[in-house]
Amino acid sequence: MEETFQSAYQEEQSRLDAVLYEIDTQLERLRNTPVYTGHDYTEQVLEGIREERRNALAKLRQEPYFGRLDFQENGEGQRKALYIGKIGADRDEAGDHPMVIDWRAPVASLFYSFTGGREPVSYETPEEGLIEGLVYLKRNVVIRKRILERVADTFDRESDGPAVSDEFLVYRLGENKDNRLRDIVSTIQEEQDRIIRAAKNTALIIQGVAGSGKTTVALHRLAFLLYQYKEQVTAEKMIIFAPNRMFLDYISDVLPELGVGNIAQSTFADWASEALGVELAPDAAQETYDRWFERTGPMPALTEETPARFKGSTALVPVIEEAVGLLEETAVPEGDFSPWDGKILPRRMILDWHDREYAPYAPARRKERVLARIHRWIEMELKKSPSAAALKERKKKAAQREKAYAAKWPKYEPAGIYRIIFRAAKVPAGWPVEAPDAIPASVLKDTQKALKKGLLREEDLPPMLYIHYLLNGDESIQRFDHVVIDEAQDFSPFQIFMLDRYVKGHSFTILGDLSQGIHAYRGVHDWSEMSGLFDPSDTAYHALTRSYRSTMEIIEFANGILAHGVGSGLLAVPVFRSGSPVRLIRSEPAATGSAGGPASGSGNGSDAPLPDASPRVRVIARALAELSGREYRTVAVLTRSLADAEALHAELLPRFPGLNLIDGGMTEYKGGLSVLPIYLSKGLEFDAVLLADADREHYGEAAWDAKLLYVGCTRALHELWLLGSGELPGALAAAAGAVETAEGWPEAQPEA
Ligand SMILES: Nc1ncnc2c1ncn2[C@@H]1O[C@H](COP(=O)(O)OP(=O)(O)OP(=O)(O)O)[C@@H](O)[C@H]1O
Repeated sequence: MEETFQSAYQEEQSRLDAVLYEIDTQLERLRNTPVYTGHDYTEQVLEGIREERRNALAKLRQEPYFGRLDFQENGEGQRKALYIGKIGADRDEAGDHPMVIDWRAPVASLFYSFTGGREPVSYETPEEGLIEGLVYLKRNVVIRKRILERVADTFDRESDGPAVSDEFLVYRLGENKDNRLRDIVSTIQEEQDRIIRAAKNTALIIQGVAGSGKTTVALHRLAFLLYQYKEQVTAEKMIIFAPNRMFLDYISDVLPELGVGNIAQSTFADWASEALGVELAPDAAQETYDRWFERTGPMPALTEETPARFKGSTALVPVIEEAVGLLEETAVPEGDFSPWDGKILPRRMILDWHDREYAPYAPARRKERVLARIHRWIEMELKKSPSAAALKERKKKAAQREKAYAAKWPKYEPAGIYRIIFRAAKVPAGWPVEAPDAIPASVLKDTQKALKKGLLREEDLPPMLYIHYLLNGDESIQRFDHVVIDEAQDFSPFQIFMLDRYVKGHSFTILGDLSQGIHAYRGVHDWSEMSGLFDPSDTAYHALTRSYRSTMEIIEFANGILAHGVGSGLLAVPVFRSGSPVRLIRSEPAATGSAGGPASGSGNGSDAPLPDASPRVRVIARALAELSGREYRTVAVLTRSLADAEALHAELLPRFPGLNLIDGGMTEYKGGLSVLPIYLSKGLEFDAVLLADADREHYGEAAWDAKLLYVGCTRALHELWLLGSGELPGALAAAAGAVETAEGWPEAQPEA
């Protein structure tokens, strides 16, 4: 065995030497080629290609490839060793296959889709169709900074070992993470590869358990689409929607690592406000969070008439269409137009232009055209003036009257029309006084109140955007080639309906996890709410069930929360990576209390690290000290609310000066030690998680509370500790194994 390993290592070392030599030679030659700075277009294009190549080779020479697949195509006499890397490269002297194959190339799909077995396998190429053959070897090769670090065979036809093993994947997953999401090209799994390589013009809906790689897969899919559909898509016309700016920062390294730049990344609120030219209040998101997450006591019941749910459904679509239709019907002002006394343009004429000649245009465009037409008519009529003095007089009058006439037309402003629909602004003449019946009274009242205060919420953006779209028409839109929506369970159907108007060919990747639907007051409760927006032939559903983030112990614990607290069947299947048991540490009930509570029972105060803190805080401090003393790069304390996080942060800061407080306004994720509420931890991950206040005072028995706990627990990669006092919430009690007491903890001196 040792011998085989040695020979595999030596074989890869000599191959690596040869490849590095080739890359260095090519790079040196390119660097020695003088850079063209002249004006000849062809030369400029050639220089552009050379520059791209220089950059690619410079990257390649650090880590040329990560995998090898030995494959023999049916009918070919020889098997080929195919080396797969992040970027493809050829030798100077062309061989029968590339020196390094781009991971996105059709043949590279075998590296990911091959799950063992001795049967023939196949892959699809655009030029030659299905290619069949046998896989002989699947090998992972770790090269870092030009040094061969590891060679691991996951399949060898000539050995009696097991089918493809997870050993290399487990090794990779066991590594500590820094404060950024990373690419996974060397270990993409088959179920993920199918999504990455799915055809472009389909609205893909992906339900993936926590840690199943949804975000990562979406980013790899973008890189794949840019490679596969070079002629049809450009990075500038792709966009990723994610929940907040900090999350966008957290994922911002993956695409550049994959050699992809310039893909827009935004939150829906930022994008839609810009498209509409409106501004949400800077604290609009926090206002929503305050209403739903910062309250104490149980969540209010959610119904289809919960304002954000209703406005996010497509129930408003016909209401909006009717309103815009009514506006259009009544657009042409009553009465004829008279530019000066004695001259009349009959309303009949204007109506004819509006209703017939310019009928194909959207209302706002029609209004512009009719008014421009009236202007031209005035100019024609002015030319018929009998004298220079009459011309001057008429011109002046006409200018005034034209302006006044234009002002009588409806203002095609989405925000104004939206207010009218909710009767938060004066209705135009001819409109019913009452608001449309389709709007439930509670939604009407809530929205009127907010709109009258000038408050726009995120849930108001899709309906306003639809008004904008109906007013300005298709031509006003720059369509995306592809749209990715992460954390899509928090998106509303109306958001998707709207975005569908902004994307070519329903080309969507929509990813989410219903079990993490903590924004259920606005998000979807079932994926059919989204798939129902598309023709069945335009949409496809995939499920990702394996979870790669956390250890088996953490996943099983989190599954317990789901099974008992939510009754959900969407349980995760762990990769066989074992770690420490999940710890449930209880301090005595007297220690209960919110952060900042009175210091009671402080015990041996003067020796303790935070002598004035409550036992609760001291237990948390002790746990944090212990976890941060290990080799972890990121440790998070998760709280139920932002208020709790702020108070805890203030109390812990003297002991942990580098501790970050993460609130909703952050745009950058720094890693290290953090305190944050669970609802802001969505999408992030930490080597170790300390979930504070895991008790009945902070978490109720509703499915929503269990989802919140589930989100919190599934943020942990290697270690999960839950601290609290008093009784455990039902979902945790059912999921928990042994419970420890923190007796004596507050007094114990933490390790530095
Ligand atoms: N095939 C893989 N190989 C190695 N690591 C992987 C793989 N797939 C996912 N991961 C890792 O698992 C972790 C979770 O990935 P990601 O954040 O993309 O999952 P997610 O489904 O979006 O999670 P969540 O919904 O819980 O936020 C990341 O650290 C990612 O690097």
